[in-house]
Amino acid sequence: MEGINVMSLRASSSATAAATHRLSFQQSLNPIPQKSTFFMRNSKTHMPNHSLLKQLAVPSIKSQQFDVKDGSTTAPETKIPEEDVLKVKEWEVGMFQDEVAASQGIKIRRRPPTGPPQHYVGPFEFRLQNEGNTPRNILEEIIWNKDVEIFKMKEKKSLGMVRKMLDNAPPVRDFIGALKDANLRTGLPGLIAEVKKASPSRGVLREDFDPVQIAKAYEKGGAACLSVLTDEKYFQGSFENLEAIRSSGVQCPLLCKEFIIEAYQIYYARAKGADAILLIAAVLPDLDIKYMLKICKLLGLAALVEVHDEREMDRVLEIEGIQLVGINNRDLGTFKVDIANTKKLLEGERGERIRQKGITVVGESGLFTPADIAYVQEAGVKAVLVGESIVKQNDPSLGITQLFGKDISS
Ligand SMILES: O=C(O)c1ccccc1NCC(=O)[C@H](O)[C@H](O)COP(=O)(O)O
Repeated sequence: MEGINVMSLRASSSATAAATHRLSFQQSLNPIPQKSTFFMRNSKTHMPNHSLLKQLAVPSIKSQQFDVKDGSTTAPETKIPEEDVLKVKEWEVGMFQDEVAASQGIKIRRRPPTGPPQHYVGPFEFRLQNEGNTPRNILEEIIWNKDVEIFKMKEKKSLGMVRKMLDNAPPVRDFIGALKDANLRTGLPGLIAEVKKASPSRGVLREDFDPVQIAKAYEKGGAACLSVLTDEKYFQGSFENLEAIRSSGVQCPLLCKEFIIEAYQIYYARAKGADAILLIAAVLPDLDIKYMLKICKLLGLAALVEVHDEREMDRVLEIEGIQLVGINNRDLGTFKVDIANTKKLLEGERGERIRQKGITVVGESGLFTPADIAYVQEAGVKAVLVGESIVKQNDPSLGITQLFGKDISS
């Protein structure tokens, strides 16, 4: 068996991760047994070789600390068989990320969807659907798919290429400033109007979906900012929609509504004309949020940091530099929407800290009537993010007037 150098693999870890994906993601979704030496058991013990995995993982993790020059490391070389290197990667990515996340109460697992092997036939192991490789909820499913999607995006355009695209990106617009201005002008929460064709909870919201036409109608109706879904698989959105709206003459600052798990996506969003991005606390550990906030600052982007519950809000309030926090009223496990969630998270000491820090709070999801808007405004929000109730209207501009109970366009 030809050996592979672990140190050089560290320098191109996404390639290894992708190889792992290709081998095991498909197998995990497909209950048909696969013949593969990748899952061969230790021939003496007839057990999966976990101790070997752990031994091998140590130098691999340590190698992250060595200098990387021009894509190659200067660390001493260790030859490890190819099949073991892939196993190490699977173990390392899965265990490390999920343990850090779990310690912060994050239930979304970021590991590639492989799960433990279940069945042994002769010398082979093969994967059937099990707790480890089945997403626990829709958000987890979206994130697992996003991982694969990002790998494919990078195959087409490297980070270096995307960073070059930034030279031609349109100038950044002030997303938070636009929300504050609208709030001062109307005395109502500034509106982030969502350009969304479909969603996992509601299916297709609008068959005759023309993103630019809808964006123009939102702007005419008084939206301060727009949120553009770019996820294709679950929301039927696209980066083309974002780009088209940006170059259509619409002046509202744009939020790229994407499930961000890698810095690459932030650069990509900016290159396609985004002025703000979404960071979901249910998915991202604190260190990732801090790191991504730095990238946003570098690129001049606003970050909408989204929380669903008290624990996520408390985590976010410990992070310096957050200016915009979204409270999502949709439970992504059950899809149940309850706007009382916004009130609950803004009550008491938390609300006080948010005010002291000067954070602008956005109420998200399930807002349909002037009474809903009044309710979340009373709770303390200065902005709202609204999709379904306005995108479904024949005239989305009129939809905004109906939502607020008055014309907010001037
Ligand atoms: O809406 C969903 O089904 C959904 C599922 C999984 C992750 C996110 C999801 N929604 C994203 C949103 O947060 C909403 O699009 C946004 O808050 C607007 O909500 P609404 O006004 O209720 O359309």
